[in-house]
Amino acid sequence: METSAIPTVDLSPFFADGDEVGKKKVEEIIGQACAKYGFFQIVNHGVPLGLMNRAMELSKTFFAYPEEEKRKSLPHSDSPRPAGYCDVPGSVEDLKVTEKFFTELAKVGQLVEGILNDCLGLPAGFLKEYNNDRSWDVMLVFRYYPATEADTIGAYEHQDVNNITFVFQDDVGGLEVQKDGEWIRVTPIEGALVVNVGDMIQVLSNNKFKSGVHRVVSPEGTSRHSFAFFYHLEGEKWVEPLSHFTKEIGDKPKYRGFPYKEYYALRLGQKTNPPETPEDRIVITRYAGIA
Ligand SMILES: O=C(O)CCC(=O)C(=O)O
Ligand SMILES: [Fe+2]
Repeated sequence: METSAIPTVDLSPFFADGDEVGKKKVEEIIGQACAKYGFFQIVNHGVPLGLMNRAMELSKTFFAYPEEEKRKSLPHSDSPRPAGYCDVPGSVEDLKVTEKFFTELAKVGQLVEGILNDCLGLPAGFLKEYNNDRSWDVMLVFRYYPATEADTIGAYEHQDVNNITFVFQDDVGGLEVQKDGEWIRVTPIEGALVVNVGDMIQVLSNNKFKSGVHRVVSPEGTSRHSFAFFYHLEGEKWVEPLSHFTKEIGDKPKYRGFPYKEYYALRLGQKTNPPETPEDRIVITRYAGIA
């Protein structure tokens, strides 16, 4: 029977000199995972475990503060909703931990983007050059409350708007990926990062790689904590299926082109969670077909 587990890949060949065979093997597994699920997990990705654990501790400490304390970190009342906390209190040391974690995740983003580039058979460094501005990258820190009778979903089914997302989840679990109508659990693994392909890679690759459909199920009896690093494109970037997957191989583009910021703004403007009607959902298929 075919296993439906999301694959876990060891990236150490990318940190060793000359392990070309090891790299090829990794690329094969990742290529298949992106075509099938749009999801995989990575270990030995270069981010020190101590740093990850320290960042998680800081997040848990903040979320455990009394409500009135956390309310001081709410953004201004005219900020778009839903909006989380910002300018969270902490020592200079704490801030350094979070900043370092962000920088390390951006490096993993570049590494994984390079691997996807090669899995897709693009010319060396193509995606790196296309996506050469890191100013839109964002890291969010979440706490999911325990399930109640009325509410069992922490994050409703969606696909990520960006290029590639990296999730660091604690050992509680709850992240699930949809495949052929079934939900597959993404098992927490110590020190691993969950990687998911977002809508932009799906468009650029003309559906060769899938933007993974996922959700977070509320935990039972405890809270779940996670970090999500969104590796974006710069807003002005024009996005359309690359000629490597269209003209050059005689395939029709499955999407018309658009500036990234247009789709991103539409998605940010979608406040209700879940949307009131399925038609209200902004999804990438709104750009499907040729204009
Ligand atoms: O917290 C998680 O595990 C995933 C969060 C997520 O899917 C998102 O923010 O897009
Ligand atoms: Fe997501």
